[in-house]
Amino acid sequence: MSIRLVSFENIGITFDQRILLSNIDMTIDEGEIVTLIGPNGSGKSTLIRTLLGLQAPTSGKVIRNKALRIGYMPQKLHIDPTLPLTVRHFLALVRNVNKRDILPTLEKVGVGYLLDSQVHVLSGGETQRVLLARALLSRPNLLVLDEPVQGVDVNGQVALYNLIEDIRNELHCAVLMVSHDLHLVMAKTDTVVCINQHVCCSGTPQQVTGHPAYQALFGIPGAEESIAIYAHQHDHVHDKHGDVLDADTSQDGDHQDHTHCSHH
Ligand SMILES: Nc1ncnc2c1ncn2[C@@H]1O[C@H](COP(=O)(O)OP(=O)(O)OP(=O)(O)O)[C@@H](O)[C@H]1O
Repeated sequence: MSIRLVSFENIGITFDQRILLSNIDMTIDEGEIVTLIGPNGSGKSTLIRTLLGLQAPTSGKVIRNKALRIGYMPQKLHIDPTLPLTVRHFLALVRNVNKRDILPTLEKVGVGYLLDSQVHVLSGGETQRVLLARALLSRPNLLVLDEPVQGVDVNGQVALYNLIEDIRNELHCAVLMVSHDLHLVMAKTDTVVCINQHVCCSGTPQQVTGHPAYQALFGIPGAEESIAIYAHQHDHVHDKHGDVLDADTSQDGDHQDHTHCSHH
């Protein structure tokens, strides 16, 4: 049986009385690839920040295995473009890094040739691979990737997802990633969790793509409009704080979700 690395238990996050996340239950097991999907502003990055300990939940808790080692790849690299910094020196900043690992790790992600390049001249795809190398240098058993294929063309995206799967197979680490590229990522994922402030549906890619909540958010797979639709359409009821209620317990001020409900 696989070892549980992380459990999110009933996570809720509220800012200034605005509910960003509610009742999030989710687990990540050793070696598992979990993909978080959801519309813009649905709380994906907030959930990741909670896992990283950068955001305290308002309610619920995150249970981390004592052996958990996270390698985090952020959405973007924020480095002052006027600052001279080579990839080698950038990666040498990783805490407790063994400098001898830097070149082999860059080679593992296919960009060994960038060792002495300046970080600010890298292409989108090269930047993502260097960030992936940085995440791997902390020898993680959980890789956390926030939109890993951002700024990468379609061929590059397929290559990057293949690489992530190869890394999982080689290192047996779990992967939690945020993605908007549903069609490409589906084949590389064990579990998909679709969130829109709460968990709309979760399961294998096949289970999730067949789920009405997924289809309402992203369209029916294979349909022409399947990527473009981000309107939220399902039939549950929220109270005025955003919590989901049974239809028969709703009161004044609650609202019925409908097409284009953005949960704001
Ligand atoms: N520290 C904060 N204070 C107040 N609101 C916040 C804070 N962090 C995030 N939010 C809000 O929470 C909501 C969810 O943001 P989040 O970045 O988690 O969404 P996301 O699903 O990752 O979106 P995207 O796909 O656009 O990256 C947004 O409306 C955002 O403005």
